[in-house]
Amino acid sequence: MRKLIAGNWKMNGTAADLGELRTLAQQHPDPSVDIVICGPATLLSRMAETGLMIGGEDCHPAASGAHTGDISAPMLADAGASHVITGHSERRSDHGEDDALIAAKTQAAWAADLHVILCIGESEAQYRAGKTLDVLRRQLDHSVPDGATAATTTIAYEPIWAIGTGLTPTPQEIADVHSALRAHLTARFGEDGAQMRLLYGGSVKASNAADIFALDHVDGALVGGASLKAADFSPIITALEQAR
Ligand SMILES: O=C[C@H](O)COP(=O)(O)O
Repeated sequence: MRKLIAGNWKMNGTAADLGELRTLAQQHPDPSVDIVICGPATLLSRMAETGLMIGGEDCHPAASGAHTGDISAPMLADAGASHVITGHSERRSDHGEDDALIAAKTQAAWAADLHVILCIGESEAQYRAGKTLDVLRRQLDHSVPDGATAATTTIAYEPIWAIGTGLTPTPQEIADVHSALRAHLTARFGEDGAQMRLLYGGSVKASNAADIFALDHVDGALVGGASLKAADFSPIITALEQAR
């Protein structure tokens, strides 16, 4: 699998920001890694016009129906998306999403031929209590549906306490977690688990990207704040392209 770098614009971006994507597309016309920008539903079809791969930030588990304000996976695909994030910690906390719902959303995304970037991560309290791996294994077991393959699914490890804070785990901690995730996925999914891409997310920026991308079982990143401006995101993409 090619490495993957995904930006997550979260609840940011209007038409005035599309120039950042046009710049990014010009800066990386023939990337050696997969570049995906996950953006607000209001912008997706216009984001897709840049030629970059585009993703939704969430989807409903149903394909259509009476769910005011929600967006389905087929709608994302119709807008030009090839990817979607499920299970982001902000969805889990802001909207009370549990692992069963995330698994249902993931299956809905697969049914619409979207590649899923499924997020897991521990809270600061769980980290401090030494529960990180217990939490992550439980999230993997209950939010990743049976039948996940490397072609349909990417896992993003995002420690909640590292998101938007400027804090990150140490490189050794990231390496240990990713190694444990790889072992757990391989035990369940065999070769697909061994090949499934594992992204790190949480305060990734140009100054720490190369160190993170040098770690075993880190196949890319999910980037929030630093994905909003081409000047910030481009060097992170380049760091992934240059990683061994
Ligand atoms: O989805 C992205 C993550 O929540 C990371 O956000 P951040 O790079 O702003 O810390």
